[in-house]
Amino acid sequence: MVIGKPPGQFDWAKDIPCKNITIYGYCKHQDKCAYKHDIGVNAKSSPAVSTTLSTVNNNNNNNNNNNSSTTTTTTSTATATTSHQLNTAAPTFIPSNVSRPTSSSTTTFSTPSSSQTGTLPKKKFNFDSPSFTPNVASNSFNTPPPNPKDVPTFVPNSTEITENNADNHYHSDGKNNVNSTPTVNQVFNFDTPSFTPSFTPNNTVSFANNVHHNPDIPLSPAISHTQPSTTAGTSIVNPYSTGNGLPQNEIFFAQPTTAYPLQYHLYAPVPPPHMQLPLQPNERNAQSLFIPNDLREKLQLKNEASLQVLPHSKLPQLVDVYHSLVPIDQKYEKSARVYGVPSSLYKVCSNIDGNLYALRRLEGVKHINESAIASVKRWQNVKSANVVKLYLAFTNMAFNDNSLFLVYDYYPCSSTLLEAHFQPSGIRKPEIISENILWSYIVQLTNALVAIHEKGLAARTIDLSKVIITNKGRIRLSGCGVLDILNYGEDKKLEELQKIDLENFTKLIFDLAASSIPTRGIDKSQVDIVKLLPFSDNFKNVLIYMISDLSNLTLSKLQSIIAPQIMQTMNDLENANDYIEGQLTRELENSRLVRLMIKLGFINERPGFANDPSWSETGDRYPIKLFRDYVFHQVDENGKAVVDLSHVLSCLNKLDAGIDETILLVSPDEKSCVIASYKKLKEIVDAAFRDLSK
Ligand SMILES: Nc1ncnc2c1ncn2[C@@H]1O[C@H](COP(=O)(O)OP(=O)(O)OP(=O)(O)O)[C@@H](O)[C@H]1O
Repeated sequence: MVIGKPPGQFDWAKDIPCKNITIYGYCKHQDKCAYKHDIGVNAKSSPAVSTTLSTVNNNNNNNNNNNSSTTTTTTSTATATTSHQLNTAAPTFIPSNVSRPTSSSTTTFSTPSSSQTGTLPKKKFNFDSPSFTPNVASNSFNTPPPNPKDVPTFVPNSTEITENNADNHYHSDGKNNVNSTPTVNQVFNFDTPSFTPSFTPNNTVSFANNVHHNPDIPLSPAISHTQPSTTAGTSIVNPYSTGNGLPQNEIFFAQPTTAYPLQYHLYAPVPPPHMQLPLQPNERNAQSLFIPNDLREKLQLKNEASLQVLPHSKLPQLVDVYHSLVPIDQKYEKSARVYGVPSSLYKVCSNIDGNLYALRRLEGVKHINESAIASVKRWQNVKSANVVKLYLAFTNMAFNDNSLFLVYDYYPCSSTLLEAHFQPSGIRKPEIISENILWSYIVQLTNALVAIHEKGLAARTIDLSKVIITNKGRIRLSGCGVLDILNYGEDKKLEELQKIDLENFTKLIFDLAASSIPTRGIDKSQVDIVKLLPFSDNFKNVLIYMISDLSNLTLSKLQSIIAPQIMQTMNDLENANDYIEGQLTRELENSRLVRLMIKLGFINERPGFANDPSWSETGDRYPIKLFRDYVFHQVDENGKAVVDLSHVLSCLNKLDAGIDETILLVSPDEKSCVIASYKKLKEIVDAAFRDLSK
């Protein structure tokens, strides 16, 4: 704009139409601006500007649609000519004959007919004005909204799975599942090293723009994992050779692998509190948009543990239908202390459903009774949040001996109470026991025992090494059912066994509580030791009651004594649940945005499109290019890249939602601009992707 200059100096500009009029429909400096403002109604009267309106005539719907949502305006600042025709030097629309998947979505481009251009009303491209209604007679990109049936789901090529039909075998309790990611034989392979999202946002993001407060448009973070997800899911040809008892081409559920260790440096650590920038109430930093680092790290470690494989291990390739054995016990010791025979535990992948399980092996077990094995069926009815589910038991010679195997739910990265509270591991010290933790353990173990006893069973393995911590403060009884098989037929009554459960339970709580003080060398009774504990009288009284009245102790009595603590534990669990749900909500849209970005990645900058007219400045795909620039390549007035995470998230969310909001997309050279609605952009992106995946 040339403003307030002495007459004569800017005469050269008087025939050049003002860009403000072209773009916004008005020029607020019209009085002073030297450029031409009487641009006229149509292109004929504005020879210096060739305004080419891209129009799309729908083959199926040739009547003009006034709901234009994309208008391409190509402005040419070429020297003025006196031609009263459309400027032939200006870029013209090349009819795009790109075929569409369905006739309903077929679109062709044509230049506006002279009658159309002759009757074009004066354009009012005031984008900010609420009355903005792109009012060309024939709309750009006025393809009808695609039939929902035609909208392709994002399906990786050449796979047997689609997102919709992939078997999703989720364990009801949210434990690891291996059934929904692409596998090695898929073209679109997340396991490839190239799939390592490394976006590490740590800029402060200002929320000055009110779009971020639109509750309809969830602001969603985009990336959360360094690792591929934990799942397999398609059947693939057995990668193992024969020798496992199965024919070579036996179909397998592949065990996903982690060829690459976790890369923590892909994420910027949260700065220490004294280095954090103070934020205004309307501001957010990148950390607040994503899953908290500690939670993310914990989940990633679990994923990593789930994905771990031992490629050259000497373990059997297959034990019954379970393959990819990885020993879980870090100590690699086989102790016979609890079961009387050496036992070991392996993470395995099932060939039946692709899920991960914990397979317990008991060595050298001879003469297993069929009905003993069948007895574990009753354990399948025990449904408790504090008992590791037992699925089945079987004997197998895969280890070249008579071993008994039991299949349990797998909880990655769990540790036993013994490991957590008594045994240091590496730099980790044993966790100091507190009264709150003890109450929580009492409540959870009571819950486990109630569920087991109700089904006419006894836990029989309440031991510090057989209670596992699967999450912070969450414990589960593991290893149940083994002694039911090994000691099958012994003449102990159920009541007796259940009584022993209560004794072991009391002993376990006492051992944990006593670990809070040095008891070595103290020659005192259990009750005396309890009195020395640094806990409340309430806790000590309950523990003394359990110890001294063991013969009369029942679960229902215990439940009534610890009722207030049950409420407290329930409250804590609800809070934990709320927290996790909050995080889940925050991350909810992640996969949606990742898919969208992948789609855009597929579409944008394909070398094969270099000479494709539909990607040229007048092509129907051009807005995608401009949109990419609008989202990712913005620069400030000094030409410096604008790295604004909230802008990116907001734009991608709007695109994915396909809302009606319009945006002005300007090419980097500022010669072309497009006013497009997100809705229309979404259609164009979908169409481009559809063409690509045909
Ligand atoms: N269902 C499970 N899922 C995942 N990990 C488990 C499961 N059950 C136990 N673990 C883990 O496996 C490891 C070995 O467990 P195991 O029951 O063999 O105990 P242990 O410490 O080896 O005791 P012992 O050998 O004396 O019986 C422990 O770290 C435990 O946390």
